[in-house]
Amino acid sequence: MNYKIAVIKGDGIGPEIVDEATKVLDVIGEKYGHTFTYTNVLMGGCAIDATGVPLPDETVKICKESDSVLLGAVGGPKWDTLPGHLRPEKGLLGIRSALGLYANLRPAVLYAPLKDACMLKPETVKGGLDILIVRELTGGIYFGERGRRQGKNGEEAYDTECYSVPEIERIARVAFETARKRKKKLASVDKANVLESSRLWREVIHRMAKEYPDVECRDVLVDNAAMQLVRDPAQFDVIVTSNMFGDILSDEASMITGSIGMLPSASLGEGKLGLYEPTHGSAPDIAGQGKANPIATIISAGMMLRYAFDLQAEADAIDTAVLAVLEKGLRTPDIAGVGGQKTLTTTEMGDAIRAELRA
Ligand SMILES: NC(=O)c1ccc[n+]([C@@H]2O[C@H](COP(=O)([O-])OP(=O)(O)OC[C@H]3O[C@@H](n4cnc5c(N)ncnc54)[C@H](O)[C@@H]3O)[C@@H](O)[C@H]2O)c1
Ligand SMILES: CC(C)[C@H](C(=O)O)[C@@H](O)C(=O)O
Ligand SMILES: [Mg+2]
Repeated sequence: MNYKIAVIKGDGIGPEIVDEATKVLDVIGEKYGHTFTYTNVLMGGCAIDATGVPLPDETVKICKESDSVLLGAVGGPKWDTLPGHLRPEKGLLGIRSALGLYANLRPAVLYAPLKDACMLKPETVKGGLDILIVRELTGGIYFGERGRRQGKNGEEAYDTECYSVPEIERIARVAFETARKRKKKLASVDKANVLESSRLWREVIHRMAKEYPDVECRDVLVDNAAMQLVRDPAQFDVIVTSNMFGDILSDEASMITGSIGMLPSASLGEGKLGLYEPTHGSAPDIAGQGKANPIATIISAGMMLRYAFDLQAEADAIDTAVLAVLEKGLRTPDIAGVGGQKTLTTTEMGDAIRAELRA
């Protein structure tokens, strides 16, 4: 079968890590008899440089005509002083919104061989860790009313957090359904002691919990959740939360896995079309040096096979190959831990994973 994939390499380390992921997909294609056809499209800083805007219409059109979208990362210091509506990040928010991708699944899994790279004490993670953050992705403060105005103390700026009942219901449904297929444990993270939008969030979650009596659902305030994630992360299975809280908690959760370079994500909507991207950014500090860990992007491509194309054996093969490489002690610098062991470059790590797949 032929699958059409729109590829957004983006900025910084984006092109380096995406190339490793598409080469992994090609090996899967050879091995299992599929063809993956890639169409490179522009978004982010590279799109601004080439076209003047962070998300050209052509990019949205090609993404919509594709079976799936693979993204590296966008942004960098070169574009940091542009006005908000022209920043690379605006392109990312725009594509998520244009494709209706309201559910962002961010799994934080601690691979057993990486226990040493995890920042937590060994006894805290001795049973392993497998958390799924379900982040609302097209609402909240990221998309609320914003602006600047003259206040009584001169210039002021504001951003607004706003959630409607249907927006909360649809992300809650994804979370409850996902929890049902896992350990049936859901933590809904909010700030209902302060924010009205969180109080509505909580009301909707409680109402929907009645439809899922088999799922144990509890509320956790976001400040406590941030603390509990490092104190005792194993208490969590599925976490559902708003756009901004999910952004912050997923970066925090990544350190449990050893590095942000290990955390994949899938952004999904009502249809089959989704966007698959690592959780991390364009890492300008290491761009072009062969130091980036491509694993988050490679596992994101695996999530694409699983969710978009229903290719379960092929997705399992990627997960198994990544685990095998880690078991052999192969490491990019971010997961090397202390001790000065020899590390692999971005391409060498991709090569090692592809060699496992071919073995
Ligand atoms: N999805 C995205 O496109 C996305 C996500 C987050 C940040 N950003 C953008 O990326 C730019 C840089 O942001 P930042 O520095 O705050 O976050 P970042 O995630 O890019 O980097 C944070 C730190 O993690 C390291 N890191 C990130 N990915 C890595 C990888 N694969 N392998 C090894 N190390 C890795 C970086 O070297 C850096 O030290 C900003 O412009 C930001 O807006 C984009
Ligand atoms: C770059 C930025 C817009 C983005 C977000 O906040 O959603 C990133 O941090 C992420 O986690 O995907
Ligand atoms: Mg983020």
